[in-house]
Amino acid sequence: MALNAQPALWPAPHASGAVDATVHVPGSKSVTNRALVLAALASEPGWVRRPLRSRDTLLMAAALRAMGIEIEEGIGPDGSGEAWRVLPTGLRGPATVDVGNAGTVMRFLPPVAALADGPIRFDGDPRSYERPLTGVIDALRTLGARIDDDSRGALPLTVHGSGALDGGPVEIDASSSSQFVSALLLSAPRFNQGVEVRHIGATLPSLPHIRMTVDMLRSVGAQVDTPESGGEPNVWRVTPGALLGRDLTIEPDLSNAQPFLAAALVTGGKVVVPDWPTRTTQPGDQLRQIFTEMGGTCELTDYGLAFTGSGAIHGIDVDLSEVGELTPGIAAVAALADSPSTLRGVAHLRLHETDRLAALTKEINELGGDVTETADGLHIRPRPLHGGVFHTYDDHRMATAGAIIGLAVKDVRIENVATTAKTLPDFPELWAGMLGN
Ligand SMILES: O=C(O)C1=C[C@@H](OP(=O)(O)O)[C@@H](O)[C@H](O)C1
Ligand SMILES: C=C(OP(=O)(O)O)C(=O)O
Repeated sequence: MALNAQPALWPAPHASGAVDATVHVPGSKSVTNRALVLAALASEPGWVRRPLRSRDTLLMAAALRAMGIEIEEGIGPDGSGEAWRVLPTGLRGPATVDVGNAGTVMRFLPPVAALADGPIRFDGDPRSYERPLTGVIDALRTLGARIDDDSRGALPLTVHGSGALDGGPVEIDASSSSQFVSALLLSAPRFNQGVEVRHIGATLPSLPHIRMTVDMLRSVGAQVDTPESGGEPNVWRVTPGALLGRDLTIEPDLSNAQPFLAAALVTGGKVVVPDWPTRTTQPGDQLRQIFTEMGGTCELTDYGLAFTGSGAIHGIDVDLSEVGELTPGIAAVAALADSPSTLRGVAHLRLHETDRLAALTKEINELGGDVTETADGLHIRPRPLHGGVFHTYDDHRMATAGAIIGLAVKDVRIENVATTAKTLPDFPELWAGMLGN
């Protein structure tokens, strides 16, 4: 087998005892892809240090390169690890962008393409055709862009960039994805009039990810008014202006830390994640509270996060609307708990990499579980589970959820564990290392 190749059915390691490990978790997908977009839109070169190198981030880098941006991959001048130097130039077409199944690429880049000179064609995996994009497409048209999308409001599509975009006020319904809001805000400093985005939908998921966008925009010199900074509810304003080239170090991906923390919880062991930030907008930081409620304890120091399981796993009743991407891992732990769980506020997960609510229900139940879908989440009643094949539906977080269950249940085999390459290519090796294998 080639280096890093994994068998079609990966035998999820069963834990023979309590884990005790330090796991260096690679960089955040969400922060890396925002950093790349902002560096590409800046008026001077910048550095992205310790970037995540995974399918989603390499697709983002390739797309920006296709539009004329230079990204030099190498080691930082101080020898502190991998660092990418981003040299912004005039954005131009014609170009083709492969979005894969990356929400950040398919949503964040059409506004960038509207600023390019020439047509930019967007295409991706079959699932990308089904993921919602209308919020971005309709908004860009309102703001002055020309887009051909065969009237489907989805991929594939072509943005006919004219080198500039008017910008201004726009209403969108971002109830199916916070990434619509983030997408418009990220490019807005380069719109002639900036932007005023007004969300008019009933709900808005993943608010920490919007805060991450605002925080990172401000860190490169953008002026952003938000509901939290005294503005109107559900309204974000970005003033036009040049963006600075910065030297940014990417935090570890706290959502990808989830399976490792879960391992401590499930086995009654201890996992240390170095460099866990003491202040962050990453939604994964909420794991400290959620997994504590489910039976663990954590200690956050300057070195990182130490998370310890007690041996007991408790069910939880929780609204996950802010942290939807944590749902598969929480569902996996909940299936092994000593009491039922209700996970709420995550109807939009039906439109993620796969329909995550259906996939989790089916796969956990096929191992003997008792999970039912609700209108906006899952009811999970723990049952004794048995081995079997855990299908992943090309969803990285399904694969890591299956691995969590496999720690406690013998003979779980994960179909296509290689799909973890979307955000965590070394998952099988990191998992084996954590278990001392
Ligand atoms: O902006 C981002 O980086 C993300 C926002 C969220 O998307 P949704 O709001 O579509 O859930 C999250 O689930 C996704 O993994 C990453
Ligand atoms: C929903 C996710 O990804 P995407 O950025 O493709 O939306 C995720 O990583 O859980």
